[in-house]
Amino acid sequence: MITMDDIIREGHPSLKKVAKEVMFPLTEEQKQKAEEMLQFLKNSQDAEISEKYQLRGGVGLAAPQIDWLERVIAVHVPNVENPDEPLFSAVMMNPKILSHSVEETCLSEGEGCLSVDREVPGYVVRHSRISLEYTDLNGETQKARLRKYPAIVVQHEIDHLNGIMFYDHINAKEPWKVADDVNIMS
Ligand SMILES: CNC(=O)c1cccc(C)c1Nc1nc(N2CCN(c3ccccc3Cl)CC2)nc(N2CSC[C@H]2C(=O)NC)n1
Ligand code: NI
Repeated sequence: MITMDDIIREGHPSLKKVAKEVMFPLTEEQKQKAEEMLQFLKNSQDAEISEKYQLRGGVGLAAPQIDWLERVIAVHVPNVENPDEPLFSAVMMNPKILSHSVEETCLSEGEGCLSVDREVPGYVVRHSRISLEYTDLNGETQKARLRKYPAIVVQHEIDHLNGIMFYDHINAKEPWKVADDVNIMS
């Protein structure tokens, strides 16, 4: 299983690299690592397991964060009302944003990252809605249209595939200043 020891932190060069396209068919090892990434997120959101293994809570993880430089991300966004039925859950290979809204959004509390062991304050402005294409674990091409939290998480994780950290988007001079048409999400 993936634990915090497997997650590389700021300063590790792999976090700045561009990950390579995944080739199909997947090897057993690639499939297993991708599934472990999703399982890590579920474990990190489980009170008992996260306590037992000291896992930090996350809703997204990108392969470069476990020093695997291929274009794979896992997203598991829980539905607070009903934890058994997640808002959005997927393992994406070669995710590609096909189009996005002009409208932008950001989390009112800023963003965190499992590879960043410090608070970096400030709004991270992202597209409010995205249409994306990716290949799933069975090698099938999938399309998804996302908005709000799931859209933010997927953009954060795709950034990791391109060596971009969330704080690269923060306005250094005025971290909590945004244009008035940006939708601040609480
Ligand atoms: C600096 N202020 C902040 O971080 C911040 C501060 C307050 C609120 C938010 C909303 C903030 N922001 C933020 N909070 C999260 N979580 C909230 C806690 N949660 C979680 C934790 C434990 C169990 C189950 C769960 Cl569900 C896991 C997810 N996650 C992300 N991001 C940015 S996109 C990828 C995603 C990610 O998984 N990061 C590790 N940002
Ligand atoms: Ni991150």
